[in-house]
Amino acid sequence: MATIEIEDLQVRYRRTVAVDGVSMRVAASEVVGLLGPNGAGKSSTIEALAGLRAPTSGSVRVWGLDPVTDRRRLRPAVGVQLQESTLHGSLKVDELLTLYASFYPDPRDPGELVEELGLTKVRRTAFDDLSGGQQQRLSIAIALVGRPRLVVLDELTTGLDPRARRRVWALVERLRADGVTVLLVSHAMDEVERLCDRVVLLVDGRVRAEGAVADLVREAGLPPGSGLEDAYLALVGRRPDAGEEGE
Ligand SMILES: Nc1ncnc2c1ncn2[C@@H]1O[C@H](COP(=O)(O)OP(=O)(O)OP(=O)(O)O)[C@@H](O)[C@H]1O
Repeated sequence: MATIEIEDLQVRYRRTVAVDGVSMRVAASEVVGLLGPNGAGKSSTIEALAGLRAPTSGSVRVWGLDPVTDRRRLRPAVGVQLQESTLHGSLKVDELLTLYASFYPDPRDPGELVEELGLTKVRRTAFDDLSGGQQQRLSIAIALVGRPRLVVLDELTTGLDPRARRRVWALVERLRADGVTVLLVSHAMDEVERLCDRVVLLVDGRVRAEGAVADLVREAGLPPGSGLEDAYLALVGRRPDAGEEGE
């Protein structure tokens, strides 16, 4: 059974169809990148996957379970890092991680995660007093503290400094080595090329292309050996040297 199975998913807001018939599968232990321009429907897709948003139509299954109705059963095995975190602002880094660790039967040592994410200096700082990048790293630590078998990461390293990015990449590489399934939303093509086995590219709420980087390069009509960024730009309909509206 696939870890994630999404069939003809539609997510509609009042005026917008954010996800318009997306189907995709992620097998156990795969690391898959979900890419696409701003507004393509990536966050809406992973919110449905995390059980935070009911699909307008279509179905989402994680290990065969419905993320909305089976959320309590899935929760111990799924770690989610979302773009906007709703963490309790007055709690300190240590306190928050210890609190989240207490929700799981076999959590990771919070102190170890603090170290791995380079948060040692701010471990006694309240969430609200952290920098954006530190908050981001803490939200990754929280997604991992329960030893999830599936990890969903939204804009993993956006806003992180180069050293922090490397630390987070090392963490994802360790997850891969441990056979954890990872779905990763990212705008950083170097990161996706480095970490992901496969890519799903969304444009306007639909799957525009999917496969390994070489598959996307071929589909984009580029010479073999071209990079993901060139393939991405060709597939989303922009030429690398073309300006974008408003730029
Ligand atoms: N809560 C909401 N209410 C209404 N419209 C929404 C809401 N969330 C997202 N949208 C709209 O749905 C579309 C898809 O948004 P979504 O956040 O899923 O895209 P995304 O691919 O994650 O974008 P980004 O790369 O900018 O994070 C956009 O047009 C957005 O304006």
